[in-house]
Amino acid sequence: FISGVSYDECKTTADWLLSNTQVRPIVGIVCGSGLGGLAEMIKDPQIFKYSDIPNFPRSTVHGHAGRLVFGTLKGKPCVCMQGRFHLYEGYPIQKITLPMRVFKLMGVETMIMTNAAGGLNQDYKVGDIMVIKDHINMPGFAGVNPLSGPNDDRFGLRFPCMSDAYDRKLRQLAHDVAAELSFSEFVREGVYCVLGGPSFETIAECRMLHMLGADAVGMSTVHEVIVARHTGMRCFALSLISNRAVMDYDSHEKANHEEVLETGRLRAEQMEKLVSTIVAQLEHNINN
Ligand SMILES: Nc1nc2ncn(CCNC(CO)CO)c2c(=O)[nH]1
Repeated sequence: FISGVSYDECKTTADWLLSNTQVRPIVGIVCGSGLGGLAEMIKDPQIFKYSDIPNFPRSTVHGHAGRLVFGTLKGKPCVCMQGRFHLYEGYPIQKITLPMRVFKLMGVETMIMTNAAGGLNQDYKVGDIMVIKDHINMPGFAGVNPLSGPNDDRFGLRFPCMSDAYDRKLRQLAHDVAAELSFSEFVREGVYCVLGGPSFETIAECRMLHMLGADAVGMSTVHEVIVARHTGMRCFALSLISNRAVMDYDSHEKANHEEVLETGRLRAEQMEKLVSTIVAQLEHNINN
C-alpha cells in the first residue's frame, strides 16, 4: 500500500516532531489558501519546513507556505499547518491526511480547519465566513476515501460514524464568539461540498451542487475531517467565502486563484480574531 502512511510511519513522524519541540499540542489548526497568517498569531513559534519532516509531503500551491508551526495560542499549546495538501496536487489521499494521524499521535484533541471556498448559497457575500455544519464528500461517491484500504484499529473503527463530524458545541461556541466580536452579520453556517479540482466547477456543476444542498464548494478539508474523526479528534471548520460560484450562463465572472488569495488578505484579521478567541474559550480534554 501507499508508502509513508502506515501506523509505524505516522508514529515515526510524531516521535521525530516530539523530540524536536517541547510543545505538547492539544489543538491542531489547518490554514487554508491565503489564511497562513493564522500561524503568525502563535507565540514562541517553533517552525519546521514540511521538507524537513519525515514522511511529510511538500506544499506545491501558491498561498500555502509549507511549514508546521508549534507554539501557544491564547495560552493553549498548538500545532498549525501553514499550507495543506490537496488531491489535485496528485498526492495519494492517505498522504494528504497523514498530518491528522500524526497530530493524534502527538496528543492533539481538537482540529480547527480553515479553507477558502466558493459561495453557492445566493445569500452569501464575498468575505463571509461559513461555519461548516456538515459536508458532501463528492470524491467519496466515486470511492475516493482516505480510509479506503486495510483499517488500522489503533487509529479507529472500520466503519466510523460521520453524522457528528462537525462538533455541535464548537459550532455553538463559534456563533457565541462571533456575537461577542460583532461578527454575526458575516458569520454563516452551512454545508461544504468538496470536489477534486484543480479545475474550478462548471456552471452546471454549481447549479447541481446547490440543488443538492451545498452552500459552499471547495477542494479540501473533507478528507482531513474524515481521518481526524476516525481517530476520535473533535473537528471544527470554517470556510472563507472567497468568491461567489458562477450560477448563470450569462454571467461573465471567472473564478480565479488570485481573488481567492485577495479575499484571504482582506478578511484575515477577522478570521484570526475569530479562531484565536474560539481557541481561548476551548475546554481542555473534553472528549465527545
Ligand atoms: N468557485 C470556487 N471558488 C473557490 N474559492 C476557493 N476555492 C477552493 C479551491 N481553492 C483552490 C483554488 O483557489 C486552491 O486550493 C474555490 C472553489 O473550489 N470554487
